Amino acid sequence: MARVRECVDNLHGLLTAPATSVPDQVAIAESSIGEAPAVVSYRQLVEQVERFAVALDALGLDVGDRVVVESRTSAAAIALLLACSALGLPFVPVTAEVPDRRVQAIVDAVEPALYVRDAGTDRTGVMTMDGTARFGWNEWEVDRRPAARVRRRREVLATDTAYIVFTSGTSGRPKGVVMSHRSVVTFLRAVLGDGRVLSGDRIASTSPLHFDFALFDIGIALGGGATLVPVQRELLASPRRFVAHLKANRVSQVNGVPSIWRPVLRHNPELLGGLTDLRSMLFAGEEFPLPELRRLQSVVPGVRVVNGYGATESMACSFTDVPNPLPVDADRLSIGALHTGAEVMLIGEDGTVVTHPGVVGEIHLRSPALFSGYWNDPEATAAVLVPDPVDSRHGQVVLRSGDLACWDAEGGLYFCGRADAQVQVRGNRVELGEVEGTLGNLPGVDMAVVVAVARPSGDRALVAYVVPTRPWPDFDQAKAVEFCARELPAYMVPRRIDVVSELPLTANGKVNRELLRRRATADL
Ligand SMILES: Nc1ncnc2c1ncn2[C@@H]1O[C@H](COS(=O)(=O)NC(=O)C[C@H](N)c2ccccc2)[C@@H](O)[C@H]1O
Repeated sequence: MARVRECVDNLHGLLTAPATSVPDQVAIAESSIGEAPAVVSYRQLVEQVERFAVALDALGLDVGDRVVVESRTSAAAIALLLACSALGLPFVPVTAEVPDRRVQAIVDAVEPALYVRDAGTDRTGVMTMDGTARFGWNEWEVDRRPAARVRRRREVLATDTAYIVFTSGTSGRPKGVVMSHRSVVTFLRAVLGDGRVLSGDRIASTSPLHFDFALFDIGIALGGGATLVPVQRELLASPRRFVAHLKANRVSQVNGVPSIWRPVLRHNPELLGGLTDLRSMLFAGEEFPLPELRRLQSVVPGVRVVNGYGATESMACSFTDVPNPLPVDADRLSIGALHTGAEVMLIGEDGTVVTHPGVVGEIHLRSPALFSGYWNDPEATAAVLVPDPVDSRHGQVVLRSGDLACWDAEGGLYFCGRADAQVQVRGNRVELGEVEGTLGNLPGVDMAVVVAVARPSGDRALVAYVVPTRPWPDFDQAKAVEFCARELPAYMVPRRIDVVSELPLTANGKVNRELLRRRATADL
């Protein structure tokens, strides 16, 4: 049976194109800690992709059969993902940081034809019903062949699924975001077309492979003929090694969630001044606490800071330059610079388009890069891929983001929290972000997180956790509560305010609000 033909608009085609024009350019510079960087050129990458494609093809899988790939971000993993794309096999990335229970839920949901593990990982707690294999650079070992199947498809089309990334569904059950080749290629082409990546760039990727931020980094680096520099998680915890890694690889751009900067800003901010090749940093995933961002800008004054906003359901949608330095009186960052080819509308509770500055509405994204839907969950899909609120008759759907925002008079767009982060306290609507903003203004506070805890009475109590700029042994909780009482209506004043040296993070590096909610429930 001949191998399937890969059509245009395939992720594999986009990310290996530089091998034609700059074959000897370094595509990926990976180095295990302390060793010299092992570099892989675009030519070498394409050769490895081809070896994996031949090995995968020999297993007789059909277009659409899922392949779960468990690995850290590495040249071998990227080659395997691209080989999957060339054969129309949707990849489902997981990493060692994802607990067995969750990997099992993902495996049970997608029923992969093949589960491939990085030779370095070892996971015994997950049962898979079909093929299993191990891989590395120039390594391929099939432990159990996938069951034989009929191959029906002849071509991989743009509408076929490129990958499925599982995000933590608020309902607790993980939801599989299904992205087609057409959506992810359209998006990456748009971002690359906006000139965000230069071919000489060396882009550090700090997100785990199960998070689409990592796929974004891979996409813009390889799609842009630049060099990807994966940064493993254990490096992020050690400021000296993190900065040394960036310096040794002459990194020009660092991509990551805000929390990647916390340890170095806390312990060794002066080290960042030595990064003479650093030109820009892009953060995404959640708001960057402004006191921290100001400190970051002060230690790397000439570096461009970009606020990347968006959801896995469209990979992302806006990349807004942060004013450098941030004006003293600025208390929010715009997310309003949409990439070319996308547009947002704010929709009010009455379903009409909100355009008036300062009026909050829910972000609805109009874009050709929207996801196909949640894996095997038409109900959850219908809730977010909704008819165009302006005119549903032409059948276009838009992405209902679940994010609240407002415009300013100059076209700036400002995040105003998650729609589901609004809580009722004693019958009053409270926007948790507003309480966090007020606490963030308390001198000496670096960042604040406020959670709502259900009380036996049925009401809710607000509990705040603040991270001080420096250790604050004599923190006076009563004074902090008084500060809030002067700024906020009584029902918005937290019942408790605890100082913590750091906040718990999710596997994607975002603040783990769910865990804080559980801790607050126990504390109250
Ligand atoms: N810059 C922000 N300010 C404020 N809230 C934010 C922001 N970026 C996300 N978010 C929040 O995170 C949600 C999306 O979460 S997510 O689906 O896990 N995706 C991400 O976090 C990363 C996203 N796919 C991405 C990948 C690569 C580049 C840019 C963006 C958004 O709906 C927002 O609520």
